[in-house]
Amino acid sequence: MTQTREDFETRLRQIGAERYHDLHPFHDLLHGGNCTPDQVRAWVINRYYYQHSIPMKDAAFMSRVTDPALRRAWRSRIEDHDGTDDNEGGIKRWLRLARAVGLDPDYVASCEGVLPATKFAVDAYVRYVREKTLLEAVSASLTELFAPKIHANRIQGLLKNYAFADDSSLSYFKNRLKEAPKDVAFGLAWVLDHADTREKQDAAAAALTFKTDVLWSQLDALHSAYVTPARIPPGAWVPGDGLALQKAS
Ligand SMILES: O=C(O)c1cc(C(=O)O)c2c(n1)C(=O)C(=O)c1cc(C(=O)O)[nH]c1-2
Repeated sequence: MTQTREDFETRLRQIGAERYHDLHPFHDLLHGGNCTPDQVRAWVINRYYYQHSIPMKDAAFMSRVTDPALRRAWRSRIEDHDGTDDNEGGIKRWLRLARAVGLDPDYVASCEGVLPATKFAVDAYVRYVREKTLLEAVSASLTELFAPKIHANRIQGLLKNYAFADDSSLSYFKNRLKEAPKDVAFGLAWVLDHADTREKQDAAAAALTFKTDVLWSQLDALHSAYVTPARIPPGAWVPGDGLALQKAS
């Protein structure tokens, strides 16, 4: 039976409550001040791969949308990351964080040293959005419903525990606190409006679950590679590589 709008929204929020990556132990280490500088660097390098793929994912989405009103509502997501004449954009802000933790931003932007499992997970998300229905693609973006809480926790935890953290290095997260709510309000309303059969509701819930897996897998990969006993896969970043100082000398 088709769920009521309210029950369906509760079901989506429950997926976040049970599966969102705020529950991952790597985030406890990071936000609690228990990551070494190299573990923070590994997170910054790998998470950059997610950041830089998001606008490509959104462009893939928009290329399939026939409704100009939906494209119009969606396109600010690309600008939020890539920037505009008067907004430097999320990718540049992330590279500011990279510099603050001692990495060469050009190294980070090269995506060299990104863990294989990070690539597999993130590329799977881009492919998912390219190939599945628009409803599934929008539903997958709804993990952002749960992101403001983790961004606020992260700002607080990093400021408290790490010397590199300040308004400039954390500006990425401060901006997301402003940007994400409008995206997610639109996305949630769109999914609630368009998932008008039980079959579509199930597909939307499965898409959101898939996305929680994409996020969780990235942190599993990071934890396995860089938290003791560290098992860095061949070709992935090794502490000491890609440091800002190496370039200057
Ligand atoms: O730090 C985080 O935990 C986190 C999570 C997510 C998410 O839930 O997918 C996004 C972001 N940040 C983020 O900054 C962002 O721009 C973003 C875009 C999207 C998306 O799927 O379109 N998710 C996320």
